[in-house]
Amino acid sequence: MLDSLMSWLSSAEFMPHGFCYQWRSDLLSLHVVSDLLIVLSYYSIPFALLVFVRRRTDLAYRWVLHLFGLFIFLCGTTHLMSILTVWMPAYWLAGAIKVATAAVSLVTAVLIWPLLPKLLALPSPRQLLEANRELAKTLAAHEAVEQQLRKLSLALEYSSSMVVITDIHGNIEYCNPAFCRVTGYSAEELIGQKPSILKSGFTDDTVYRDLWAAIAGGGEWQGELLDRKKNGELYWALEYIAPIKDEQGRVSQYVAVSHDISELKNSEETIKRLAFYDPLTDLPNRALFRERLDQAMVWARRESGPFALLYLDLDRFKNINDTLGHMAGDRLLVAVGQRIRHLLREIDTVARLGGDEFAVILPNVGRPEEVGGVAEKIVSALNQPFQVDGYELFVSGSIGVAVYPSDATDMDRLIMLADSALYHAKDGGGNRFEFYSELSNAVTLERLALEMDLRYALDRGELMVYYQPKVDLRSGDMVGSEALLRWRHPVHGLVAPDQFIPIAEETGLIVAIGEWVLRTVCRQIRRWCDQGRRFSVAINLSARQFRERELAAVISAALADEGLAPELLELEITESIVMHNAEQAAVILSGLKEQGLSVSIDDFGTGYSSLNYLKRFPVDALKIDRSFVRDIATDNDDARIVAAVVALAHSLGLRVIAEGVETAEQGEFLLSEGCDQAQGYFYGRPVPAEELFKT
Ligand SMILES: Nc1nc2c(ncn2[C@@H]2O[C@@H]3COP(=O)(O)O[C@H]4[C@@H](O)[C@H](n5cnc6c(=O)[nH]c(N)nc65)O[C@@H]4COP(=O)(O)O[C@H]3[C@H]2O)c(=O)[nH]1
Repeated sequence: MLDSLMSWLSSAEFMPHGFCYQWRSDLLSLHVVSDLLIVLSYYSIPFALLVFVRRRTDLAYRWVLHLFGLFIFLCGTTHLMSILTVWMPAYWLAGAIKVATAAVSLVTAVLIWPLLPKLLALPSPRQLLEANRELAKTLAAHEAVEQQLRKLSLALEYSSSMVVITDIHGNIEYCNPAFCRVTGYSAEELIGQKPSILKSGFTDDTVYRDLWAAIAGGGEWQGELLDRKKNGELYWALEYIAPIKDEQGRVSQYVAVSHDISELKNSEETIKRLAFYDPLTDLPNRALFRERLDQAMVWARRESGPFALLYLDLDRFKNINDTLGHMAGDRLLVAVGQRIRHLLREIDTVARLGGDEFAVILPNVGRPEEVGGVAEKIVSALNQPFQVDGYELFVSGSIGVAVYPSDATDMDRLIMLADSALYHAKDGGGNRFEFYSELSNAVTLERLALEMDLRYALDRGELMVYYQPKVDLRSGDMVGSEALLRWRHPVHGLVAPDQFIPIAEETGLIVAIGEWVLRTVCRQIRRWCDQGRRFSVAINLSARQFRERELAAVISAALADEGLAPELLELEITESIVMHNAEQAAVILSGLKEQGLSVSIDDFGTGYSSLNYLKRFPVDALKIDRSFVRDIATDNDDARIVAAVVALAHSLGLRVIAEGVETAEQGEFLLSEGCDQAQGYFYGRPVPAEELFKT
């Protein structure tokens, strides 16, 4: 078969134009077979590449291999053509066929080129370049994102905000250093734990319920949690918790950003305390008191249970302030507040309204006996001595009680009624409690009206000074007089000093009124001196005036303005004023004495006098109170007291003046006991200046 093929190939039939090269039949078969094998291997390479290339993902690489495959394919074809030329009758024909084959291959390659991407299911080189550019862009973007992420993670690491990321079950996956710093836990201790590790137990459960309800529904939550650190310390965290969602919109994690707001909370608390609590006693202040009163009214209405309002005021607290100073006064108020607070139930409110004013709300105590019992308890507790600055202070308090709703259903009216009852309790001497009553209200209102009128009395010229003579008991001559204040009220007529001096004292008006009396008296002494009547006039000093720092200066200015010698003015100070703080009184009295003024102790015998102090007081005279003088003729005790006081005063080198002498008998007794001077209706009533010499 092969032999016949070979012979046919070598026949002139097949190769009519002769051999291209030296034909040797043995070689021919060898050449053809080996060339065919080479062509076969040429063609097998592109196909092998096709299979191999499909597995590669790198597009450019695939392209290169495809081109290489194509090249090999063309080489194979060219080689195949060159085998065929063996049988070409002439060289030129063989060359022409080769050129044509190469041209056809080239044209085929050029034609196949644009189709190649489709045939090979590959992007075109342009697309490849485009894709490459896109890839470069993506890489750049990726790099930017990475940079951004690096920055973000740095920001998280250095952030002062606490950041925690948990999985959907709440297991901590990440926490930043700030979180570890504040909580005291290390990241290792926290990862895998639940944030509930920080629960303090003080945050209401409803807060956590709200939190989970919000975030489980894909929403956000913001709020405050009181958490506990590793060392047990509590801290306030302002939390913002939000879900992190994946591409499908499913919640994959939660992120919590929080801040430690403990300091803010503390200052908030401080501000709140300042707004609602009295900084001195730490008791509710007036604002909180009104709020509590409002609440008490709401509860009382709802449960129809009455409650009591107690208004409390310390008796003569001003004296303590004036004598021991404000610091001691403040400490006393703190002690008073504590004492009242300890007496009462948790549900009762004790508030300090200002100064020495306290208020108590007693819910659910409707029966008057019950309320009275509590008020009594407070009054007696205040009677126990207070230890302040090394002093043992004895104070007392007065309480006014009004009951809701029987006395009033309106807050302001209820307060007014309790206040009015308090006035009544004080009016009755203090150290007691009073329930509100119509009567006490009327008295209070009258007193309030008087207080208002007194404020204008000076400006309206309603005040006057009356003078009462003082006589020498031995000669019967007028040796001096006492200036006594009078108020001619436009409606009530002449108002007695006992009625308005305490009001003036309480309101502080006494300072202005006292100065007016001083100047009026000095002017009058000047007038009398000018008329050739030279005698001293005594003026009364109230406690408040006596403690006025400017007292000595005010007196010397008044004397200087009228050109008067100081011995023409005498000062009368009650025994209780000087004895209240004897040490301080001694200093003040010495100052007045140095100015050349004479001082007498008024109402002697009515208070408690320390004879030891009396000896040291630079005073000139003692005035025996009229309560002893009244009965000297009939009451042996009074007679003995007066005799003893006269003897005592003389032994101390003091002058003695008896007050309230109404009869000749009293005058004679006093004279017989050696009393120096006397004053009373028997010798002359207090009268206006121009009438003093008519009697
Ligand atoms: N029953 C009776 N009473 C007599 C008799 N003789 C005088 N009196 C009254 O006894 C009081 C004496 O004044 P006081 O003890 O200093 O007591 C004074 C004094 O403490 C105070 N006071 C009066 N004027 C002033 C003042 O200008 N300043 C201050 N701070 N207190 C004054 O008011 C108090 C009362 O003053 P008045 O009502 O004027 O009462 C005066 C006087 O009118 C008498 O024979 N029988």
